[in-house]
Amino acid sequence: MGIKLGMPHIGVQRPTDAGPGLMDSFGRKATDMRLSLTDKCNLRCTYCMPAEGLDWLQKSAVLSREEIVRLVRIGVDTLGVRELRLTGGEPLVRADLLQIISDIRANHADLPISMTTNGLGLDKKAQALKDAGLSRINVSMDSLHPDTFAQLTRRPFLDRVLRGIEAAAEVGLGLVKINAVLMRGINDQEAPDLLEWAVSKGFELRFIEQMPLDADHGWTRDGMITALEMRTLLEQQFVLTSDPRNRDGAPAERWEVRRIAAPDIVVGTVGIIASVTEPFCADCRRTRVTAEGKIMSCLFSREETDLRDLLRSDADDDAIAARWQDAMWAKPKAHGMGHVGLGSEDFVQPDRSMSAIGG
Ligand SMILES: Nc1nc2c(ncn2[C@@H]2O[C@H](COP(=O)(O)OP(=O)(O)OP(=O)(O)O)[C@@H](O)[C@H]2O)c(=O)[nH]1
Ligand SMILES: C[S@@+](CC[C@H](N)C(=O)[O-])C[C@H]1O[C@@H](n2cnc3c(N)ncnc32)[C@H](O)[C@@H]1O
Ligand code: SF4
Ligand code: SF4
Repeated sequence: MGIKLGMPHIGVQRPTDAGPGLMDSFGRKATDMRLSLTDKCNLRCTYCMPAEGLDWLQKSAVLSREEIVRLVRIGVDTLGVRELRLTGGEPLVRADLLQIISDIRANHADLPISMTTNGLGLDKKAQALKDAGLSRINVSMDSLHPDTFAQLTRRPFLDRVLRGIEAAAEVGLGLVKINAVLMRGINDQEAPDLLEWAVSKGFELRFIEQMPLDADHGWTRDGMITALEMRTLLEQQFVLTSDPRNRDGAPAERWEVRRIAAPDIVVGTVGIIASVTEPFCADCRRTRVTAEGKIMSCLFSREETDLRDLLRSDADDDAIAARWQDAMWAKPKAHGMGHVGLGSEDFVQPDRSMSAIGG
């Protein structure tokens, strides 16, 4: 069955009375399905991809539209999936993206379907994505300075990303969220300006702690910008107070934003995603499917479970659902291990980069 690559929790058998849905042995239930549509990408963000790119999967290795639509149907109808996120790699490079979304939408009228993208080409596709049934979009953009953007992504495409963001907002693709990974000495000092831009445009900006998921293995615990540092940087220009809304399992801790000059007016919300220093694994609700159809129960799992071979055999939906449940039962407690601690002595960085897992 699954490919076993070593690490804790291997051999944890799902008991017969585990119940329905994607339960794990720590009592968490995955209802948020994150599906990678491709491992390919047209940027080379330093915290994710090497400059030369990666060895892309063969087309035949990647799940087809029909296989994806079937897996989502099994997830939603049988296993209690309540929301779907399309990611990658870069999902917009997938030629049949619109058809995938409209097929899923045809099966699931009320399913929230969101997508995380780098925004390249979004200006031309935003309306069609909305028409196909996409509910919401998150766009990654780490800097408003062309040179800094190009340094971080190794491509000079800031203008195109900005056009994509504007188009998403214009066609009404929900509340547009912007993701920015802060990198020391590169874009960290820009944090307040990025927030000023986002609140003035009505976007929800989220600052993300860099995780050890880069193909170059360049991450260090001391080098990354922590959530505490992020808040300190923002407090040069803003007052942040905890957002009273329920976090509801979300990676982002939200803060209400007021300008120091007008402290009575809430001008927006900012999220901080502190996967390293303030982890949220205890309330994790995610199940991941890689572009080639492997279940990763955790972003940092060293264990992967193949569903593609079942999808390409005469296995019925129940057999696929059962293997998916088995994989999720063995989900590690946190950060791919028995405890939280990215960068701790016993932490082992996954072989795959964020782009190859599906961020
Ligand atoms: N540790 C950890 N970090 C995650 C996980 N999922 C997402 N992240 C981080 O959160 C960032 C934002 O993820 P998005 O794809 O925008 O989605 P989201 O924040 O879950 O979604 P919404 O707020 O519902 O739009 C990613 O870039 C990751 O850095 C996860 O399962 N574990
Ligand atoms: C892997 S990308 C895939 C989707 C799309 N290409 C994009 O960039 O939005 C998803 C998210 O992962 C984030 N990401 C990539 N590598 C990361 C890392 N090492 N640490 C934290 N977040 C990372 C990106 O900033 C992006 O917001
Ligand atoms: S973060 Fe997204 S855009 Fe950047 S290299 Fe990774 S997959 Fe591509
Ligand atoms: S590191 Fe693993 S357990 Fe923790 S939130 Fe991410 S996917 Fe969930």
